[in-house]
Amino acid sequence: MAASTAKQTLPPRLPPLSPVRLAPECSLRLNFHSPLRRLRPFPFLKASSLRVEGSGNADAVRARSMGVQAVLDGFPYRDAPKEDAPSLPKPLSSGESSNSATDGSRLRVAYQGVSGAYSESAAEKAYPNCEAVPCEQFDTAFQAVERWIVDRAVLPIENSLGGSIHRNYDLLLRHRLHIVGEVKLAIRHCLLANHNVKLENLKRVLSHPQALAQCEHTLTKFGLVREAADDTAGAAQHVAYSKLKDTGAVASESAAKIYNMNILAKDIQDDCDNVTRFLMLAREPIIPDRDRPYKTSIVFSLEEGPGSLFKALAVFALRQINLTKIESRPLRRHRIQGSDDNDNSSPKYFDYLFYVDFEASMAEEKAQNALSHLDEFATFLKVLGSYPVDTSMI
Ligand SMILES: O=C(O)C(=O)C[C@]1(C(=O)O)C=C[C@@H](O)C=C1
Repeated sequence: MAASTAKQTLPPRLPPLSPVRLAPECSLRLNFHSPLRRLRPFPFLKASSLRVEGSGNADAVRARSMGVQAVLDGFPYRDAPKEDAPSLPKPLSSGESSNSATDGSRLRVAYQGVSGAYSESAAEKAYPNCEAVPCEQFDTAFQAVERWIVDRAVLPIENSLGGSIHRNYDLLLRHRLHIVGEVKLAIRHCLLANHNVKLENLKRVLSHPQALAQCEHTLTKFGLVREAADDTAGAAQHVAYSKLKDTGAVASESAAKIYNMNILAKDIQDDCDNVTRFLMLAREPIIPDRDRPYKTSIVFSLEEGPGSLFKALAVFALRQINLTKIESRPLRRHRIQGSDDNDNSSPKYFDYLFYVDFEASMAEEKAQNALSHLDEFATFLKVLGSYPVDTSMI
């Protein structure tokens, strides 16, 4: 395919979405799925035209008695489907990874990047036969699901060489989507260039920072200056469309085909075992089955003190629950003053959120007990989702 043809046929990316102002005729939806109410505290809810506030089942009932049809985790939604307006949304069953939306149409799945990005392949692996919808930013993909523009989002969360994708950890907490699955994808990078451009002509290489990090040794060996792009395929597209002669791109073999580029080197990642784990996100959680292994992702914060993290992790160890991932992120908020007004101790700037994945589902008693235990002393605790483990790469 010629680059100019590819330019015309590629789907447009969703640009960043502006905030929703709730119109009086809009439906609102309350999502009160919570096995343990304190684990998933519902935030203060405000909708300018309806003045609804909600924090639990009683508020859901009150909101409905006020004529509110639906509120999705405290977020006002435009374009909520009319047919399910009278009833509260049902959690998805664990068979939710079916390839069609509830009305039988193809599932629309948001990913960040342009056609040929690894995220597009991950979306297609997670939901075969889906319509993959490109988004400019991770944030847009979250919002597209929240606003019913698409049915799901598939976003990278960690890579076996480059580590965690911190932005998506932060967005998981800022948005109100549920993790309903994970998908692992083998990442095999190529060095792409325009036709008739040789390796010795290249001075620079463009790609996603994660991809550049995964090819650190090879790119150093080639003596190329790295430049960050939004995604790997976007880098290839830029090099192709701008007809650059001194710049290459690190991207997939499929990006080379789509943008009609030459592959100068294959498998340039620093280790042949290069795997990225993606999360599948939906508006509603799934009900876990007992037929296959599940994982649960949670996020919590703790009072500072000796052994506080040790104590938190012990709730899992005591119940023989295996942890598969732990990540800490700064808790972004105003600095925390001492609780006592007369407290002259210095203010705290470094508070953390801990993201933990463990091998059990919220349907299992041991997981419920572990989280009830953690909830006794955690200053914040939220379940992000229980979902089947992707065993495809074991
Ligand atoms: O740039 C892409 O193609 C992406 O899909 C993004 C992304 C990432 O964010 O980690 C996905 C997989 C690879 O690890 C490199 C880049």
